[in-house]
Amino acid sequence: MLGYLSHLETGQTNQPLYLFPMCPHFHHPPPGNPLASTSCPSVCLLPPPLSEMKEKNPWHTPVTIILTVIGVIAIVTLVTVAVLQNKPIQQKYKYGIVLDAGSSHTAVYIYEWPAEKDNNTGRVQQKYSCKVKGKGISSYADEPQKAGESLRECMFEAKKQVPKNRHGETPLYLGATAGMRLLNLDDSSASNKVFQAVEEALQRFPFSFQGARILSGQEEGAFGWVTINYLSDRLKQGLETTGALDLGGASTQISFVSDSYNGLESPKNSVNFRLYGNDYHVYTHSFLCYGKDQALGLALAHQTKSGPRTITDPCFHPGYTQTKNYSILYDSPCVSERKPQEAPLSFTLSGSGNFTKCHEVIKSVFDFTSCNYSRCSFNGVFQPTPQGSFGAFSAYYFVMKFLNLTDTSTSIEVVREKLMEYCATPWTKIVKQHPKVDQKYLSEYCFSGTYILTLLIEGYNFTSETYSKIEFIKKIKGSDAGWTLGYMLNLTNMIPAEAPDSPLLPHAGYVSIVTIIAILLFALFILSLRPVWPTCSKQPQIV
Ligand SMILES: Nc1ncnc2c1ncn2[C@@H]1O[C@H](COP(=O)(O)OP(=O)(O)OP(=O)(O)O)[C@@H](O)[C@H]1O
Repeated sequence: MLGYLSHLETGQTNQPLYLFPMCPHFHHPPPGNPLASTSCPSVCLLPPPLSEMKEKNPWHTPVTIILTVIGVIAIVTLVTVAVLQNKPIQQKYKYGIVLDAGSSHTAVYIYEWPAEKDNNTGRVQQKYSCKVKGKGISSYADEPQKAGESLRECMFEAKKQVPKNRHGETPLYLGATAGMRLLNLDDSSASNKVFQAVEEALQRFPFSFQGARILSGQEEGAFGWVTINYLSDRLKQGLETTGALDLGGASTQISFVSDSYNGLESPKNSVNFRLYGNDYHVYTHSFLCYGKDQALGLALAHQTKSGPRTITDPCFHPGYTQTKNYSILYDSPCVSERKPQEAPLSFTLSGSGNFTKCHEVIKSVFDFTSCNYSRCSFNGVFQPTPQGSFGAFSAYYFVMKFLNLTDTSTSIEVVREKLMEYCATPWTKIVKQHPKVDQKYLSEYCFSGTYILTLLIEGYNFTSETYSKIEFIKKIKGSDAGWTLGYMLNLTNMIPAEAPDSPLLPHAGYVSIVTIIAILLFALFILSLRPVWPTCSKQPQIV
C-alpha cells in the first residue's frame, strides 16, 4: 500500500502537503527539502481518485472490517472477564461451634470456612474463642443448673460472631473430657443432671445443637492428633505426621504414628483414619488422673498416706505454705480409695523447693514395674517408642512457656538444672518477680515443670534425642491446638477420605491463559492479513 500525496503540484512557493493516510501525522517537510520532511519513513504517491481508492483498498472490504471489529470485541471481553474474575470478592463463610467442657474450665470455639467450596473442602480456621468464667461443668455436680448458666455469656458472644443468616445452619457441639469422665465414674446421676442442664441452656440458642457428650480418652487423643496435622497441612499434602501430646487438668494424651505399630499389639490403642487418600494407623492413649491437677492430687495423696497434720512438700517453693482440706483432696476418684483411715480435717503444706526430691515424689505416682507387652509407658500400658516430631499443647505449653523452657534444643540436663534453680527460689521472690500471675498457677509451676519432665522422659520414654523433636505449641496458624477442631472436622465429614480431584490450574491462571491465547490468535490474524496491509514504499518516489 502506498502513501499518497495529498494534492497535486503546489509549485515552488507553495509547500506540498504530504498526507499519509496510514501514518498518524500530516507533515509539512522543512523548506527546501520536501523529501526529508516526515516522521513516516515512506514517501508517498499521489492518491487515486477516492472511488478507485476504496475499491482497491482491501482494508475496506466488509469482511475485513467485520473480522477486525469482532476481534477487538473478543479481546475487550476476555480482558474484562479476566479482570472481573480476579477482583477480590466478598468471601462468604460457614461456621461450626464446639464447646470444650474440660475439667478445669470450658472454652467455646467458633470455626469458619469458605462457603462456596464443594463438599466443605475449604480450609477451616478458628474465628473466635471464649473462655467461660468459672470452673469446668463437672464442678457444678451439686447445682447443675449453674453449669448451664455459666455458658450463657460466651454463647451470647457466639451469637454476635456468627452472621444471623447462618445461625440456623451452624452446628453446635459440646464435648466433655476428663472432668466429666471422673464425675460419671463417681456419680453418674449427677453427671446426667449436668448434661441435662447444659443441653437445655444450649438449645435456647439459635444454632443447630447436635448434642453434648463425654469424649472417650481415645477420641480426645485421636482428634488432637487430627487437629495439629490438619492445621499444619500434613494430611492434605500426605507428609509425615506429627505426634500430639496433650496435658489437661485431669487427663493426658499421647498420640503418634509409629512404624513399629500396626494395631495388632494392644488394639485398644489403635485408631485408623483414611484421610485425603492416605491410611493412618495412629497409636493413642489417654491417662485418666494424669492431667496436671489430678497428678498433683496423686502426689499429695502419696505424701499424706498416714494422715499427717503437716507435710514438707519439695514441689513447692521454700516459704510457701497452704492449708488443704483432706476431704477435698480425697474427693476425686483418682485418689478417693487411698484416703487415710484417720486424718484430721486439714493439713498444712510447707514448700521446701527441692527438685530432686520432688522428682522422686512424682515418680512414685507412676508404676514402672508391670508390663505385659513388648514395651510399656507406665501403669502397664503398651506404648511404642516415640517416633518423629511432636506437638505438645495445653498445659505443656502454659507451663513450659512460663518457665522459659520451650526451646527443646536445650539439653534435658540443662532443663533439670533450670528447674532445680527455679524450685529452690523462695516464694516471696517468685511473687515479687511475677506480681500479675495468678498465685495458684504460680505456686504450682515447680511441680508442673517437674511433672512434665518426668512424664515425658520416664513416662513416655523420650530420650535426649527425641525430646529435641518436641515443639511446645499453643496455636497453629491462628487456631488453638486441641481436640475440638479435629472433632468437628470428623463430625461434619470435612476431611474427605480420598484426595479431591483438583483442577490443573487455579481459576485466575486459567483466565489469564485464555486471555493470552486469544491475544496471540488475534495477533496472528492481523499478521495473516499482511499481504493486504497498506504499505509505505521504502523507495522515495517523487510525484
Ligand atoms: N496460664 C496457665 N498457667 C498454668 N496452668 C494453666 C494456665 N492456664 C490453664 N492452666 C491449667 O492447665 C491445665 C490444662 O488446661 P486445659 O484447659 O487444657 O485442661 P482441661 O481441658 O480443663 O482438662 P481435661 O482435658 O483434663 O479435661 C489445667 O490444669 C489448667 O488449670
